Amino acid sequence: MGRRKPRHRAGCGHGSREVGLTAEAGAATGENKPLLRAVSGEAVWPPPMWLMRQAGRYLPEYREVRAKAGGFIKLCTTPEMAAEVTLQPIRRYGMDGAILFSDILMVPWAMGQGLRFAEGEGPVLDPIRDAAGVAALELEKVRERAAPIFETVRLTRAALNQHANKVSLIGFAGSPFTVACYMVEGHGSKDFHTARGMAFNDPALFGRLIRTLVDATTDYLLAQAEAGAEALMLFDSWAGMLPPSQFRRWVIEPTATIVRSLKRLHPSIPIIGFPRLAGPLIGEYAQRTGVNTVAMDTAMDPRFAASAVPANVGLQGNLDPLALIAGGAALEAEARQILAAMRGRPFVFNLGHGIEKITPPENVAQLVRIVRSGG
Ligand SMILES: Cc1c2[nH]c(c1CCC(=O)O)Cc1[nH]c(c(CCC(=O)O)c1C)Cc1[nH]c(c(CCC(=O)O)c1C)Cc1[nH]c(c(C)c1CCC(=O)O)C2
Repeated sequence: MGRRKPRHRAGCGHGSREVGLTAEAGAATGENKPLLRAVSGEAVWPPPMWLMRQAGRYLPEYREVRAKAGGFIKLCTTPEMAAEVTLQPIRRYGMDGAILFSDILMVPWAMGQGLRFAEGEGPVLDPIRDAAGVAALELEKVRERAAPIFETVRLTRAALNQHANKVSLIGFAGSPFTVACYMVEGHGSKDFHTARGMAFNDPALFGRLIRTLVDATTDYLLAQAEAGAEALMLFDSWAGMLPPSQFRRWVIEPTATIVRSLKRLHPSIPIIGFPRLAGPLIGEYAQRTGVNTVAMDTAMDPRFAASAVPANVGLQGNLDPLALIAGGAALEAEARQILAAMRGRPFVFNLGHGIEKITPPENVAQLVRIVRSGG
């Protein structure tokens, strides 16, 4: 892997450490895994694929495990169950990537912030609004509290290694800005007024929260890499709400810091960044953060992304989850347009946002057939 990546000189040549290769991983160097090759900057065709939220409520087998777990956090922190649901879409569809089953809000949870997932309401956190709230975050507890999540990574990687050894395990975290939005607001929101207000009213305090998250996220992702994650993804779902000056300060800079630290210790691990709704700033994000692949949201024109993002940086995305719900000819037309725009580039087929609960599972099978045909 390291030899294929001219962009990150530190990772070139011999001596670059391969990540997460335990003794039982054996021959699994990643050299032949289509997804790892594509996210590292190689054009692979037909493109490898996986879907954001591919383990989820649209699958009856997920709902069954979810009901047994008795709560979403319980499911995320019970390694056998979390590994099982991570593997479900691999068994059913033969995806090229398995994404760790967890949530971006497990980092604030691991730092001691109160979190619950209320049925039908989404996440609810005890909001952090002042210096005392930020100071109370227990950065040093993250590894210990998140230990079951790293165990899920270990179990999942071991299970994947027993199969054809073609499926890549993707670890992930939320990016500092998006996670801070939830930590300050205390719940989901259309505009995150309180969080974005804090960034303007008290940038010193917001900056302290962001720095805490940079440290926690780096450590949390390193632990996933050590446990066997082969690629890492940073979700910045709310990045697109920011004006350019704020986007540079709270999205690009913290992401660049995390990427730099990860690359120092694991030069060859590919990193995917998802700056949702970044629009015209996608090129600057690609160049300045150092990520290996940029994930495109549904609003991004793949042809624009192809022109704005350097050719050695991969792209991922960006089918509208609603097209997947529709299925049939509408799905086929949308998927083929994306494939046509991306041919010849390092590319991973995915959605532009998470799969919806009402998606018919057979439409996912139809999409797999379309992508495997190469368009
Ligand atoms: C903002 C955000 C969150 N979580 C995540 C994001 C970033 C991507 C995005 O913008 O969607 C990321 C996430 N959430 C989940 C994953 C697992 C891996 C995957 O399959 O992609 C990942 C990568 C599981 C989940 N995270 C959640 C579920 C649903 C929980 C359940 O089964 O009850 C799943 C499968 C819950 C969650 N978690 C979050 C919200 C707002 C919600 C409620 C919305 C909902 O219920 O769909 C926070």
